[in-house]
Amino acid sequence: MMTAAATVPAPHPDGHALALSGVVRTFHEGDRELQVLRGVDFAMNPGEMVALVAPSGTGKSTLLQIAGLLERPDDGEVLIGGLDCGDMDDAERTMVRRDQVGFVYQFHHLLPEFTAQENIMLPQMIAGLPKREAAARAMELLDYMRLGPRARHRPSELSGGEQQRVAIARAVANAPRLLLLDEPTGNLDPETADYVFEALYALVRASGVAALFATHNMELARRMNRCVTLRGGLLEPYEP
Ligand SMILES: Nc1ncnc2c1ncn2[C@@H]1O[C@H](COP(=O)(O)OP(=O)(O)OP(=O)(O)O)[C@@H](O)[C@H]1O
Repeated sequence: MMTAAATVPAPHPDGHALALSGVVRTFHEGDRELQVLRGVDFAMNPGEMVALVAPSGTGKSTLLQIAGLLERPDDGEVLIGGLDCGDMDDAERTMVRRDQVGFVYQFHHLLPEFTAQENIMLPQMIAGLPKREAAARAMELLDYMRLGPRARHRPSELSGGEQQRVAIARAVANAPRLLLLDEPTGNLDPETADYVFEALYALVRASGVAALFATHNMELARRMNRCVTLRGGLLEPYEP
């Protein structure tokens, strides 16, 4: 069996994993204007895990969507691994997102008809990796997440914590620079949340991926490298 360190992506030591500068996002509803982000500046180093803690409705999901290239800001810059994504067309943004960004949500969104291993293989095969290599990497990640014996189980045959660990393994399968997590433990009991967090944290440390983790769980926020909050449309340091 491989060692844990051999099973995760190589670190990306060069520059910021994510850099946002002057990011603005305004929503319009009728003649009402809601300026959710008013010029967000933020940078993350490889291997950093940052808690994003802010009240509901302050713009956490909007920020994660923009950082993950799912939405465009109205103004400002988004750089991933030093690549300026602002002038890219949609096809280029999709490629950067596929190769450089992993997402984990509160509900895992695993494909129900596929096994745990197949769910982790899929993004790799979409990125062009041969099936055999994708299968091997999926098994390595499952072993790393202590889920080797569950490889052939479908999501419905896994516990909530196991499903989230598969979702994390899937999100890092293509060795992204940036991992965006939107309340990934929000649906789990405290003990399971803790266990999933520990597995994730070990993976972040070993792989050098930068992880931005939106959560309401102060206990977990305190264990991350640093914590930020959204106030008045700006990102600020926060002491949890
Ligand atoms: N597409 C949209 N059109 C109009 N308003 C939107 C849109 N998306 C988000 N908003 C509004 O922007 C604000 C921020 O939403 P967002 O989902 O980013 O908040 P959040 O901090 O992630 O909240 P939660 O913790 O509840 O998920 C909210 O007031 C929301 O209603």
